[in-house]
Amino acid sequence: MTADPARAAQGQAPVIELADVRAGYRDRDVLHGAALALHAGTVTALVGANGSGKSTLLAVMAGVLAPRSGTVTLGTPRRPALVVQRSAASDALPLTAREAVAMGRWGLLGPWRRPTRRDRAAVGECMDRLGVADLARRRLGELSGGQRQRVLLAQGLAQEADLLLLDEPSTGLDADSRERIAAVLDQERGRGAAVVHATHSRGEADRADRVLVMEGGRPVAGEAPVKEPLS
Ligand SMILES: Nc1ncnc2c1ncn2[C@@H]1O[C@H](COP(=O)(O)OP(=O)(O)OP(=O)(O)O)[C@@H](O)[C@H]1O
Repeated sequence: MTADPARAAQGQAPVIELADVRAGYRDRDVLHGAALALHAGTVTALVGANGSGKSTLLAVMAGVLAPRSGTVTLGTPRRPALVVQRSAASDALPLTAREAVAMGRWGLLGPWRRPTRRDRAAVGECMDRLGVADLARRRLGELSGGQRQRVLLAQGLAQEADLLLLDEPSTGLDADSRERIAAVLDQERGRGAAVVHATHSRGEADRADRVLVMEGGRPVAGEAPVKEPLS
């Protein structure tokens, strides 16, 4: 079990806990007895080789891939927000960037399902935070890969989830965008979210509170992060 001992000692219930999870695709398991506990106000970097199961673990945490055995316990009534790596499906959606971000609010809309002023303000704010406000009226399919990725991240932020799951959010982005995303992760931690991001970057892993490495189908505690600014 890779629980955070400091938080556990404070008696804080985890935002999510996995115990002995087995999951995979068709006749093949990818996760073999995966266990973890994540707490509010923390950033966890998930690292590991290509194909080691990072995206699969995120999918199980998000509830989009059912475990074959074991348990996933959410400590919050809010659905987790999952931002996947850029997909062909999202590229083909006939939406503007603003409409795509506004979709992030759907789970929070009241009984009339109509966005309020607060919903509209939140959408604008999330677009500002990812530096995509000027793309609001552009069609998603017309955007560059990096622009689209930031729009989908803004959609994830708009959900105001207690658990934010990001699959390689910075991959393929320029230095300014990567720095912007690092700042967003810090802000999300600051508002009390549990954030997990899969990454292949040592610098990004070093900025996290905790590093989990996928090994043998399980997340195991990684090297203690070095608290230094990115060079
Ligand atoms: N939809 C799917 N159907 C069948 N097999 C899949 C599917 N998605 C992933 N896999 C397989 O599951 C294994 C784990 O893949 P996963 O995408 O979780 O790895 P990852 O650590 O996220 O890799 P990367 O660093 O390349 O993104 C791989 O062997 C992959 O081929």
